[in-house]
Amino acid sequence: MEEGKIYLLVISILAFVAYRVVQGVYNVFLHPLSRFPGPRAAAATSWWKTYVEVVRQESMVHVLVGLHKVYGDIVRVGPNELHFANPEAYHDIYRSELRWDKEAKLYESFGEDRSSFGLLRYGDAKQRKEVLQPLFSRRAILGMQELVGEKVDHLVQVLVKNQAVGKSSDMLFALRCFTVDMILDFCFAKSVDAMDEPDFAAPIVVAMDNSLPTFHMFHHFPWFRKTILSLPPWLALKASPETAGLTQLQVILGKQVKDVTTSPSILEASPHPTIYHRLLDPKVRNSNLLFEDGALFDEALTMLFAGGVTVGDTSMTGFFHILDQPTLYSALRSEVLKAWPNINNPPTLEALESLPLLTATIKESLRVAPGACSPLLRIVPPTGATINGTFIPASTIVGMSSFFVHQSAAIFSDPGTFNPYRWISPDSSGLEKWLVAFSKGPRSCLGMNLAWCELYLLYATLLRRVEMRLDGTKREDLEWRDCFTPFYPGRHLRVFCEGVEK
Ligand code: HEM
Repeated sequence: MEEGKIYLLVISILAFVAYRVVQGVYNVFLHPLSRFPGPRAAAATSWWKTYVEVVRQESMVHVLVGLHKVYGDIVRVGPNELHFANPEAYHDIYRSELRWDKEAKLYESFGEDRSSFGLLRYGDAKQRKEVLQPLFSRRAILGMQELVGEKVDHLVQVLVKNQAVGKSSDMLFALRCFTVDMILDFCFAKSVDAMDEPDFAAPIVVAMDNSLPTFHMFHHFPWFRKTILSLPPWLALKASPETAGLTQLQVILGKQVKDVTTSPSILEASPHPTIYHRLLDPKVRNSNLLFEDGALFDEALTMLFAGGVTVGDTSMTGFFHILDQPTLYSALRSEVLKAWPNINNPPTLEALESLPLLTATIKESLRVAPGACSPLLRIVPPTGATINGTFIPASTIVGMSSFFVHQSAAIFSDPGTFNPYRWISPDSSGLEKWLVAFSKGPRSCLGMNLAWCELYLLYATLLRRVEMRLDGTKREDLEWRDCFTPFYPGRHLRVFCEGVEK
């Protein structure tokens, strides 16, 4: 290289470094958020988060717990970002009358920009959710009980088959296989029969699990995400083996979408309405400008993660704690047996909903399971906002992880203990407000009714039709890392499942 060019290059690099230093100094001392406490490095640059999540591979929710202990209820976790710890703040951010946008960098990392979950603006998401809402209404879900029941029965058959050859079952993957089969049926009236794969290691479930830690790379390096997602699968697999999970998922799901869009007659044969009936309805498509190419795929991917991982993880957490407490397990089995005396005649969802201990146990599972554990980031509107009694300037990125509400000792005494009875004790009124697993406000969970239905039928059936015993799983095995939803790097929950005859 010529001397002049080298000189120019050095000057450019120095100018860039100087610019970054000046920007960092501005961020720390002069930025509108400079009065909020937090680590200096986080105030100076957004690379602090990248360092924590990508280089150190730490779990941000757990890091936030430590930071709030040091800095108090409001912590500055980025040049323009605040995290809150006081449970009251949750309702200040996720209130139903607020119309705040989702934060672009976080939500674009999922590669689901054109889905009900990924659309950033309230108005766009509302339009999409209105299309899908009829399928998720309480009435629609009551009509889906039979389908959910069939899937749960199938799960029981496989669990018992494993036991017949002396094997325990991997319940994390078993329950995710159940929800994946359920969601794909609900979307496409078609199943990949994940539950029938040996050891529940269905390619789609393994791919989803492998793709969870990839989330941080996609979040912090958008150019990397764009490159990988634009490559043909064979090249993406070669170029980035660590994101192979997501590439495989794209292929599997892409095939499902292609099958149903090229042969919509698949849907005609469906015994129940599906998400694709709604999305492919010409009336809906013609009146809805948001249906660009790719929206169908994005929506399917959303349903798979939003509906598959969450229900699976919640029930896995719940069953670990139930089996870890023999007295609770036996009380639950007695309650379900009373409501379900004839094994061949299962009760309806409505009947199960009236069982106090079962209901309390599902609530406690939703509280204790990490769920969508990351702070759900929102942008403060131009008027600014008051959160936790403090004025927050316009355009600030704000968020709060549900973990801080669910683990608050001021609300839930002894929060680290799985105790369903807290939901039915005389002083439990008022606790409901603090169950925020499905979030609150206009961007709260679309699939909540379906999730409750799946959880009721799953819990009741496993309690009634199976006798379960832990295969050596310890509490430490359930340690998780915040990858928006939890990633479980340890040994999965394993359970022996003996079939009950009558
Ligand atoms: C225990 C199970 C579930 C939990 C804990 C859960 C939790 C959540 C949470 C916290 C959000 C808000 C995310 C955000 O603000 O970015 C959300 C949104 C969403 N959930 Fe769920 N969910 C569950 C089950 C389901 C199911 C079964 C489906 C559908 C198949 C579903 C579909 C959605 C969709 C489409 C959104 C996006 C809504 C929006 O952005 O406006 N979820 N869920």
